[in-house]
Amino acid sequence: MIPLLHDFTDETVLVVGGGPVGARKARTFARESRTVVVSPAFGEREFGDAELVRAAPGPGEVADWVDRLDPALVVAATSDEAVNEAVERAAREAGALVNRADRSGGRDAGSVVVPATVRDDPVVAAVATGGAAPALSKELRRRIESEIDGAGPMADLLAEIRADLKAANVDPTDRRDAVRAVVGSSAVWKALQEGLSKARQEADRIMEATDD
Ligand SMILES: C[C@@]1(CC(=O)O)C2=NC(=C\c3[nH]c(c(CCC(=O)O)c3CC(=O)O)Cc3[nH]c(c(CC(=O)O)c3CCC(=O)O)/C=C3\N/C(=C\2)[C@@H](CCC(=O)O)[C@]3(C)CC(=O)O)/[C@H]1CCC(=O)O
Ligand SMILES: NC(=O)c1ccc[n+]([C@@H]2O[C@H](COP(=O)([O-])OP(=O)(O)OC[C@H]3O[C@@H](n4cnc5c(N)ncnc54)[C@H](O)[C@@H]3O)[C@@H](O)[C@H]2O)c1
Repeated sequence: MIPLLHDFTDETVLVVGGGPVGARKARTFARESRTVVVSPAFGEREFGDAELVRAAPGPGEVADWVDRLDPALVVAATSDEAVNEAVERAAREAGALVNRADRSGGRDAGSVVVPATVRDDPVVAAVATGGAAPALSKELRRRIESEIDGAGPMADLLAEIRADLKAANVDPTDRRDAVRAVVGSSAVWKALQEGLSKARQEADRIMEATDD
């Protein structure tokens, strides 16, 4: 399986099933999409900004919900296999992506897996195990959390530098060398802790040195 990234901004995600797994998926997708959770019960769980709708569609009724909400992705997270099957069928018929939370192993096109995710926007890292060991994905996600910490501001700094170098018509090879020097500099990473402008000063110093 090959990880791809998908922007759900301005899209709808439908989660069928409001147990711990449905709640976790709802929190994930509600970050950037309109997320609707359909379930007869929700317990005392945290669903982020998702909209909660109390209903228990049977296998024959799931397609109505998909047609009504027109989601880009449907998550099948009920404890009822027949309902989860119907969710997958309805999603496919509507041309939506589907995430079966009750399945591991190989998948047909359009059937996607939700990986364990670490983010420091706009940077994101994802871990998956081909469905073999989700607990391992979770453990590795915890371990790489500290590696990713601070990468977001570094991405912002590099984006600014790339744009400036492009605007100044610096040729691609020199641009690449400059960006590589900045991202590899521990002084720049350290300066980022004091803010973007301090880091930019340090980056400019490094780039002048690589110029020679
Ligand atoms: C990463 C994460 C993302 C998320 O869900 O947000 C995620 N599972 C997480 C946790 C977790 N899941 C399970 C446990 C219990 C321990 C264990 O079994 O390992 C724990 C750990 C815990 O709860 O501590 C049990 C489980 N999971 C699946 C099944 C069904 C099956 O295997 O048939 C069963 C058995 C149910 C049963 O036995 O009845 C299926 C899937 N779970 C996936 C993702 C996809 C594969 C990802 C990969 O390739 O690794 C996949 C295929 C589909 C999908 O859901 O997209 C999230 C960690 C988030 C984080 O903390 O960062
Ligand atoms: N992907 C994962 O990480 C993961 C982890 C554990 C379990 N699972 C699988 O995902 C499924 C859900 O896990 P869980 O722990 O949240 O289960 P759960 O049994 O605690 O919750 C299931 C939820 O589905 C709701 N539901 C039942 N029938 C419904 C219907 N017709 N329409 C809408 N909602 C309905 C229930 O009210 C409940 O809120 C399990 O069956 C298991 O196979 C996946």
